[in-house]
Amino acid sequence: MTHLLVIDDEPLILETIEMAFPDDKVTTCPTAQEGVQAFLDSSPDVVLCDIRMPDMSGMEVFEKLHRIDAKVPIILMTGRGTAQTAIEAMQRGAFEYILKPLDPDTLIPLIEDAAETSRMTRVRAVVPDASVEDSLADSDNDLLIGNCPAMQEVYRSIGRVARQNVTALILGESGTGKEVIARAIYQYSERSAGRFLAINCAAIPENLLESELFGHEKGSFTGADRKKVGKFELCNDGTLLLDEIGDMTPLMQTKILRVLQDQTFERVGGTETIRTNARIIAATNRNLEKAIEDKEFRSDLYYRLNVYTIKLPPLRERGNDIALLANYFLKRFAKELGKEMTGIASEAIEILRSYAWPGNVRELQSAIKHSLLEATGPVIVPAYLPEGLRNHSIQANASPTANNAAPAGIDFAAMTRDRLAAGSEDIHRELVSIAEREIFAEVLRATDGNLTQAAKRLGITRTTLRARLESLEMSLERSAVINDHHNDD
Ligand SMILES: Nc1ncnc2c1ncn2[C@@H]1O[C@H](COP(=O)(O)OP(=O)(O)OP(=O)(O)O)[C@@H](O)[C@H]1O
Repeated sequence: MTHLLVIDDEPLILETIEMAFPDDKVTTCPTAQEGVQAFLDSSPDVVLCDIRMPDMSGMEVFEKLHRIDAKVPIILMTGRGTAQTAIEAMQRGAFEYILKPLDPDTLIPLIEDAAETSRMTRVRAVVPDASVEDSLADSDNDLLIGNCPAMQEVYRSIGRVARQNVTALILGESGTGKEVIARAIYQYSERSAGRFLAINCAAIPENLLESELFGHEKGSFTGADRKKVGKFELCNDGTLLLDEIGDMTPLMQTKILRVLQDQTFERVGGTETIRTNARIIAATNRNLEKAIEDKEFRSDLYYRLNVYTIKLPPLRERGNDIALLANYFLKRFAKELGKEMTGIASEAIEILRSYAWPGNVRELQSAIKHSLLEATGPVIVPAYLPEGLRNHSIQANASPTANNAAPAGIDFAAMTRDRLAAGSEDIHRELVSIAEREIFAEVLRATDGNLTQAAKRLGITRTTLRARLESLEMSLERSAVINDHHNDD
């Protein structure tokens, strides 16, 4: 639930907004004075403020609120005549402006975007230093759970990179926690009092993305009925997360490269060169080296982004962290839903541990939520887990028969259904890579990690095997590497 503070002297506007957000908390104030007081008293997530108020100018209200807490996104409501003031306010840190009369189709996504930005900026992503129970009890933070060596390395990397003002690249499959790690980098950095904005580069068509990032001048294209300040300009001195950067078009890649090289850009349709010193954090679930080979990603952009890279391991490679995360989500959701839960049965944990988690931590999170809603008792037992997970377990435990070759440890049909239900649009890559991982791991185990032998048994060349292992980011066991080197000698 978002807490929205609306400051406007027009009762109709206050009512309209209250009605547009029935599921959220909306505080309304008819004067600027009351608005400032409510801001101090109730720390809202997002503020909507009229630019023309009888007791104080909108710009004054904005500056007061911004001085009190610069992290709360402030959206100014303006008529056409006062749009220029709103643009100036944006250059000083306002989140956006919206023209009156308010159009719900513009207002609702804008508030959702602002609420998400508010959450990302204000909710800290922290590694708990006390027990999870203690940390959960007294904080609104997002805890980073996981002790496996790969995650410990991730925490060390956050510590190392946060305070250096360099670009960071976060790699990891979908749902491994890239956004939450980006937030941690921002929050531990010297820019933590400044802005943090995020944009999903895959979710928006190229021309809109260009406007979102660089802004545009009024009249620069059909529909550009007003000037827009882009995220690079808004994030001057702040931090900008470019999510799914691997899916950017060649034109956008070229434009981003220029910003990284000389910190300048022009608004779409503009001639003025604008400087930005936004710190860029980029994230992607794509294998960028492979994308470069396939001529889909610029190598010069990759080298610019790759100054400091953090690799997030897939959940299936985090061992006991799966149980830690499952228990953490159980406690968190139980607290949220006011449900008394004591734990997860060891049989259910076994199922969670043997599943391949193509949707990673996000999928685990929804599996636990599902189980909690299904549960009629205080302990999560296998019957409460989602069907896909249970099927997988049945398959894994079924005994092989003579005619029926040993069933795979993973039930691909169930997993495909799960991914369909989860709305994934990357099912082929997700599932084929899981199959490949299993196959390679088994064959490498059987051949003591000897790449030449493994390639022979797989019926592929050693070069292909090596390339596939690299592209799957499968770490070769130490013995495998040693064997491999022996072979190369
Ligand atoms: N180590 C962790 N501890 C606790 N929660 C986590 C952890 N990693 C991820 N999460 C949670 O899992 C969910 C998915 O994480 P996030 O959105 O950061 O993944 P992502 O890699 O950015 O996903 P995508 O590639 O789909 O954008 C979030 O709710 C996040 O808070």
